Amino acid sequence: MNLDHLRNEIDSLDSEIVKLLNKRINVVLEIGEEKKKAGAEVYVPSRERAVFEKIKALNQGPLPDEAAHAIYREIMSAALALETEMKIAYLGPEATFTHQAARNKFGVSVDYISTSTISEVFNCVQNRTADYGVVPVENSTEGAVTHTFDQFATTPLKICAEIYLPISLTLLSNQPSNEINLIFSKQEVFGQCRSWLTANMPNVKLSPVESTTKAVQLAIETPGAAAIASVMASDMYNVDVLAENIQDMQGNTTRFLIIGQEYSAPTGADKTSIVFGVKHKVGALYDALSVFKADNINMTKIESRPSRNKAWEYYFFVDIDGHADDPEVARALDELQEHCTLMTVLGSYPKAET
Ligand SMILES: C=C(O[C@@H]1C=C(C(=O)O)C=C[C@H]1O)C(=O)O
Repeated sequence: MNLDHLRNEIDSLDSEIVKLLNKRINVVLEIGEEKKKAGAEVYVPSRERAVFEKIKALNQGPLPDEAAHAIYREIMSAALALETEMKIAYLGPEATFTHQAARNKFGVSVDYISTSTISEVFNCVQNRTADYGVVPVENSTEGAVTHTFDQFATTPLKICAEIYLPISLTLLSNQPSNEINLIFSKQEVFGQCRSWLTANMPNVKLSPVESTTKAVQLAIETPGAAAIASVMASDMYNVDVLAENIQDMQGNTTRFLIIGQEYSAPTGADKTSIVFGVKHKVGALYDALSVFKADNINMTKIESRPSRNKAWEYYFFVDIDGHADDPEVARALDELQEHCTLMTVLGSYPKAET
């Protein structure tokens, strides 16, 4: 029978694939040994990026590129977990969008540590309870996550990668829509689906809680309640989806940063994040920023935060295109230093797709 023949073919392909996967893992483990001898980091975001790009170029279909990416994410995750007890701290609890971002970056095989605050993520990495940390830094609708910026003003840790995660909001409950009279979620999340709620759930009470995961837990135990959270929370807590994609702005995206002990190596498409302070005098910020124009460097972001040292003194957080080791960036940063009371390179890392 033709079906049997085709299934035999699949069996023999699978046997090749599994052999090749293990062969690949053995090479990764050898590389890991070399790195340990040299005292180098096991996880290398710049090399991972090159692997993903190579796979995309090799893939002739019909396998979609997203599927090839997801498969390779897990292949690399499994190898990393075998190489070392890789631990990733993230702003939890489980099933938050930060958890989702962390899993997109590191896969399911590594160990995760859920924390309840952003500063705890930084502490875990600093005291080496975790190898890397994942924190939210900015949402396209809501703006900066100020707690994260404030941590960067003083941390010795480095940004070694970034992730953009489309935020799709989901209404979850095990009770039918017409029985819902109370919705739990984070305050910011209500802000992101205000119009949908007004149109579809006009008489429902909104109750803000500290995380979308907490919202799901409360929705499960409260009669007549639902939660707005991620689809991942629906799987993890076994709650039904009542409505999907209820955010008012399609394209609602959050940017997350991976923090670790070291910068990433240059890839040719990098971003550098810095923090600096300037003297309180006319034109100080203008003079500082003019170094980027002079060296033809594109600035992609600026954020100011109170310094927390002195009233009305500010720190400026700036992202620029390029790597701190690129000659023109290095030159601009040297020049910038001369205009600043303080200047720290927070990290150079592969630029992620938005
Ligand atoms: C194998 C390496 O180490 C890790 C594993 C990778 C992989 O599985 O391809 C890629 C980068 C690193 O995170 C390497 O640096 O080449």
